[in-house]
Formats: sequence, C-alpha cells, structure tokens
Amino acid sequence: MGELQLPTMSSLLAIYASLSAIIMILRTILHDMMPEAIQEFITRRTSDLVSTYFSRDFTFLIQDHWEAVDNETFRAVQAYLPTKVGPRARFLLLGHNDNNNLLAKAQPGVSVLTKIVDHFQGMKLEWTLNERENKNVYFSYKTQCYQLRCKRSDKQRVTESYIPHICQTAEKILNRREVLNIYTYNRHECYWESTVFKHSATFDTLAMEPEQKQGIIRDLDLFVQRKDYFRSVGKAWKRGYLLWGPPGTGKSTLVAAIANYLRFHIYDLQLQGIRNDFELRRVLTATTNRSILLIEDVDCNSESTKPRSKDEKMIDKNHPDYKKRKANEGVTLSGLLNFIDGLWSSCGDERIIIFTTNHKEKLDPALLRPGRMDVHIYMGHCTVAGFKFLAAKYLGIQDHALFQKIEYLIQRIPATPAEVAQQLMKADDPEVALDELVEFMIAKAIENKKGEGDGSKNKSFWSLLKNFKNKNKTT
Ligand SMILES: Nc1ncnc2c1ncn2[C@@H]1O[C@H](COP(=O)(O)OP(=O)(O)OP(=O)(O)O)[C@@H](O)[C@H]1O
Repeated sequence: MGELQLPTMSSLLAIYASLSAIIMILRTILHDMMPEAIQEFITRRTSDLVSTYFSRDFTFLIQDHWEAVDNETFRAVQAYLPTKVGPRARFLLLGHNDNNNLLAKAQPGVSVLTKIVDHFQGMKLEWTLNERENKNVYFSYKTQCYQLRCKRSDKQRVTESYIPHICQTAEKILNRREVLNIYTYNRHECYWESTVFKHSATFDTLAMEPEQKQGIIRDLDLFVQRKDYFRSVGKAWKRGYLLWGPPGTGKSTLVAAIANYLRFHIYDLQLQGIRNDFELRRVLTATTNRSILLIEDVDCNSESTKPRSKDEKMIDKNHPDYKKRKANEGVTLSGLLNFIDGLWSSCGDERIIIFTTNHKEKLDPALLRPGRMDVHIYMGHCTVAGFKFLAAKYLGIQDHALFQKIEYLIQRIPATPAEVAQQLMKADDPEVALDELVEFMIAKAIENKKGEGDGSKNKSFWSLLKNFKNKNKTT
C-alpha cells in the first residue's frame, strides 16, 4: 500500500492559478464572442430558475395591452394605485391634460419604477410600473407593465379577491367623471389620444323645438336606466342616433350637450383615417364603456357609407393587386354595420353611436334601415321658438318691439341657429343686436332672390322687406 501523498501548498496554488486563468479566458471568450442578447437570455434564465426554486414570492404582470386591445385590468390598476400612495412615498406623479385651464386640479399618477405597497386582507402587495421601448419597421413605441409581487401562498387570493376589489374601486373612481375627455385616433401610433373635453353646451343652451328636446332627454334617460332590460331582450346596451340637417344647425352642439348630460367621454372617429375593417374593429374595441362614438359628416367620411354602385359586383377578385388593395381599401359598409348591429356590436356596454350628416340622401339605405340608427333627429333652420330662445340666452330679453318683424322674417327666410346666434352676439345692447339681425335677414333674402333668378313671385313680401329695410336705416 503506497502512502497517501498530500498535495503541497505550492502545487495547490499552481492549480488554483491555472483554474482562475482558464475561467478568466472562458469568460472573456464568452463575453467577446457571444452576442449580448444571448448573454442576457442566459443570465435571465439562470436568475429565473434560481428564483422559481428558491423564492417564496410570486409576480403577476399586467401589461397595457391584452390581445391587441387596451387591457382593462391595466386601466383599473392605473386608476386604483394612486389612491394607495402612502405618506412615506418619495415620488408621486402629478398632472392634468386640460390645456384650457392651468388651474385645473392635478391628478395623481404612479411614475415608472416607483414601488407602492398595498395591504389587503392581511396580504402585503408590492407594485411597480415598468416601461419598455419597442420598435417595429415604421416607428418605436413604449409599452408599460405593472408588476405585482405577493407571497406565493397568496396567489389565489390575489386573483379571486384582490384584483376584483381593484376593479370595483376603479369603476367607482372612473364613473365619477369629474373630467370628460374627447379622444381622436392617432393612426400612426395606433392609440386614442385624449384631451379634456370642455364644451359649455347643455340642453339649456340648445335652441330646439321644446318637444323635440324633451323627447331626446327622455330617450337618453331611458337608455341609461335600462341595463337589465337590454340584457333581458338579448340586445347590446347601445343606442344609435343619426343627426342630420344643414351646416350650422347645432348637430355638434347637440353631441356636446348629450356628452355633458350623461357625463360620457367622446371618441371622435374619422373613418377615412382607418385602413380596413380589421383596423376599425381594433380601434372600436379600444373604446371604453359609457362613451359616445361620434362619426361626423358620415356622408363624406368613407366610401362605405355611400350607396353602393352596381359595378361593385364586377370587381375581379382574382387580380394580383386585389389583396393589396383590400388591405387599404378603407372601411366597408358591412364592417361598419357589423359594429352597429352585428356580432361586434355586443362589445362593450352603455355606448352611444352618433352619426352626423348634412346629406342624409347620400347615405346607403342599409345604414338608415329601421333598427340600425335608433333615433333620427332632424336639425333644421331656426324657428320662431328657436329665435326667442337664442334672444333670451344671448341678450337676456323675452320680448322687444323688433320681435314681430324678426319673427316674420324667420318664418320666410331660412337661417341657421348659428347665423342668428352670430348676429345676436354682435352687441350687448339688444336694440343694436336685433337691428343687426334684421339687416342680416334682409341681405340673406336678397342673396337668395339672386340665386333663384326671379324673385317677383311674392310682390307683397318684397315691398314689406323694402319697408323694413328703410325703417331700419332711419332708426
Ligand atoms: N340649435 C342651436 N342652439 C344653440 N346654438 C347653436 C345651435 N345651432 C348652432 N348653434 C351655434 O352655432 C355654432 C355652430 O353649430 P354646430 O357646429 O353645432 O353646427 P353643425 O350643425 O354641427 O354644423 P356642421 O354640419 O357644419 O358641422 C355653435 O357653436 C353654436 O354656438
């Protein structure tokens, strides 16, 4: 039996030195030769494996998008978390997007990488917001993700109790709607851009026949109260309005009045900015509940809303360019109708869709069929009641010596509420403002007469008008 030879100190040191040198060389080779992405991947995987086996924590990730649309859970967390910023927090994001009011109340928000600790039913929950820069062929964009860390043993309670609690709290916060937003779709960055909606129009400032106005208010009230009714009859909780009439008769003003009355946000959609039906679906599913989808001037907006031509059937679908064209063909009528009353219409609750047009006759009949747009509202020229309403609003008067003259003119010369309002705003003195209106109406009648060629049809009307004009000059 040979004697066990223990290595000497110097040989141990030599082995250690050569091992260190080999590791150093290997590390340098790996570092220099292996692409950074692979190195990162290996490091991440190793730390993931270590944390999976040894950590007692669990992490939930809540990204801003879910299956290509906005993630509602993310939105709920976004509303909820600022309420949980504790007294010891070192950062709080503050701001508002009301570009008309510097003094508007700043809203709290959670900044990227700030850690927020929440406690719920004995659980400790740690939140952080992370941001990542992404790039595609055309542009770069940011995505955000909330990270929620809890104990592994609390995982089930978080999904079953804590997340529903967040959603309920967020719903209450969001439903307060202290501020209304108007959204426009940014097609380059594929998201709805918002700005504060501050329009002073209400049903009290809108000149309209009183019965028509009351009818609309009743319809809106009924709509918001009928959640269960819509469910029981198997219909989507939606209401469609078509507002039509000449320019300046108050269609946009009525939309603003409806938004203010219901406290609904407005999504203002330009159909011609949408590439195809697929994009339309994506854009519309990214809108929130309790909102108005507004498609203004729908007759000019897209080919889809115009009556279909007979040649359409003759398109060669086998042509090589057909698919390419299809991808950018714009919104089709069936795509739009599908959203109004097809299967897609059941996405979302408490939605109002409003189309406005100056030319109802130019719309495809399919869009006007009963049941498609629930209510058709004609916004017409100014009536006597409309004029009296505007005089009371703009000049604060119920009656005046010039009223009779103006009523006579209003009944015979078509003028829009926008035109009447513009004249009434010209002076604070009712006498001067009403005189301006008489002048304007006479000038309009003369203009119309020129257009018609022969105005001698109604001689007594013209002699009365001459009389009005002369009297107006002497006063
Ligand atoms: N019925 C109305 N009551 C009160 N004000 C009105 C009414 N109609 C128009 N106005 C006034 O005229 C302006 C223009 O009206 P508005 O933009 O609502 O008309 P519109 O019908 O939407 O026009 P367009 O078809 O060109 O979009 C408004 O800012 C408002 O002050």
